[in-house]
Amino acid sequence: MKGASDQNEDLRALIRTIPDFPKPGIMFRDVTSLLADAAGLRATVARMAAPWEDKGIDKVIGLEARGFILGGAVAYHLGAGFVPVRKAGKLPGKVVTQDYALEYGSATFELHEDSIAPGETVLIVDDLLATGGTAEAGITLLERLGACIAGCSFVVDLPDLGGAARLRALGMDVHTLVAFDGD
Ligand SMILES: O=P(O)(O)OC[C@H]1O[C@H](OP(=O)(O)OP(=O)(O)O)[C@H](O)[C@@H]1O
Ligand SMILES: Nc1ncnc2[nH]cnc12
Repeated sequence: MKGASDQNEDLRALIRTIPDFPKPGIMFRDVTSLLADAAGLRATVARMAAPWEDKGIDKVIGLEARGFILGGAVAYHLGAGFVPVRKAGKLPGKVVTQDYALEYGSATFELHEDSIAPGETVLIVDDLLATGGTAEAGITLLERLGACIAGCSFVVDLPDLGGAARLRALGMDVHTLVAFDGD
């Protein structure tokens, strides 16, 4: 969503780039500098939540780990519940499980089986969209539980890695605030 990405230069200026982390060749877009800025954090949460205010979101789904920080705040802003999708072995109850690959590795996600009732409307939140592998794993888990996915909201989009196109091809409504080209 290039249009929206162009309107958030104040937020872009607060995101720092660290080359060659966690592997050589990766330009790491670090949102900790944005989260640490009081006005930046408040604006980020409000702008991430804005497109979904009238969409009847029951639960916000945060993708571990950075999606927990923004997902919790967006859930509070929308008056919705919060549900974590966690990396394997962290959730104590019965879970559904999905392996996935991302820009610099692979992992396994889990979601509590009883965290979403069939037909509940959910919003997926994470800090950054790169290949879309992480978000697609979250979508797969939510679909297995019968959730109605309203869409996905990210601060950062790396369009060259194709994540937004990949999620839109799955029929997802994807909202991002800041795009970084050249990744
Ligand atoms: O679109 P993708 O290529 O899948 O990459 C995006 C994911 O990568 C980062 O998480 P990471 O797995 O590094 O985990 P962390 O949040 O626990 O640091 C980021 O926070 C997204 O979740
Ligand atoms: N380039 C990047 N910067 C920060 N987080 C990421 N997750 C996947 N790719 C990333």
